[in-house]
Amino acid sequence: MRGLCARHGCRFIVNDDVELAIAIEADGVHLGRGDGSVRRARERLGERAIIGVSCSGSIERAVEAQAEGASYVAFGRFYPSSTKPDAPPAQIETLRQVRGLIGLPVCAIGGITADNAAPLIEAGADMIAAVEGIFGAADIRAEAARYAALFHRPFSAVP
Ligand SMILES: Cc1ncc(COP(=O)(O)OP(=O)(O)O)c(N)n1
Ligand SMILES: Cc1ncsc1CCOP(=O)(O)O
Repeated sequence: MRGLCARHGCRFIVNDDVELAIAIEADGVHLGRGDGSVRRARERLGERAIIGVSCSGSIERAVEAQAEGASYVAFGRFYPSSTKPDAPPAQIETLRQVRGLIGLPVCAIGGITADNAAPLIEAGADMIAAVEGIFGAADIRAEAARYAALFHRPFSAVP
């Protein structure tokens, strides 16, 4: 996976496991609650590593993650998710609020498809994470391109 990502100019981020990320020289790690401290991960991985932190719907968690050295924060789930049906819901308004409070890139996750992602991007999501929406598609490459295109079109101004 690491080699494949490198060949395609794609970052490789390991889920949950800081030591695995170090062992395989990944670009970074993504941490949820219970996956260890962000500060400790930064100490172990160094200043260049990408450290993402799941915040569910908690702005406080995002502020804390930024203070501890996170590279990006993730909110969600925004829509019902068949991949993680028990994930607690987050509000789109939270994306708007967090923009004014922290300077880190914000990722949105949970039931997001190329057809329902636009309001999240308009509310401030810099990145979209998706499983079913991409890997459930008949043409995975084409579907991924549809998500990417959402970041390259002008959006209507949202107050
Ligand atoms: C953006 C993003 N969110 C979550 C994950 C990891 O998923 P999971 O380990 O099931 O969830 P958390 O407990 O970390 O919220 C990811 N890789 N990327
Ligand atoms: C890891 C995670 N966290 C909240 S929802 C979710 C699963 C995302 O998968 P899908 O895009 O298929 O809903």
